[in-house]
Amino acid sequence: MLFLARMDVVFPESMDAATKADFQVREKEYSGNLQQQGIMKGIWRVVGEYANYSIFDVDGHDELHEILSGFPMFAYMNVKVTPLAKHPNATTDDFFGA
Ligand SMILES: O=C(O)CC1=CCC(=O)O1
Repeated sequence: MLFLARMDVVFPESMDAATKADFQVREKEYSGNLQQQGIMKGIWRVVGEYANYSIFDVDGHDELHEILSGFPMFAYMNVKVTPLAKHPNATTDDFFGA
């Protein structure tokens, strides 16, 4: 099952630069592992915002929640999830190799 997630990162004003940098390193590692496993099919920066759109291929809601809540920055992210279904006009159902 494919899901589109938008993640908006909101760090508290009081968070120092070193702590932010540490979150970013750990986030990149967690995200990279998910991408290597083929669970996270892609991630795109929202232009001009500290936010991304990502696509996940998982078995269901519970797996997706577990994955999203495992992101190191989860406590500082607002996440909106959109389930994706096949469009009748799609010329391929294998766009992401899913
Ligand atoms: O958008 C960001 O930089 C935060 C983030 C969430 C998942 C990821 O890889 O980065």
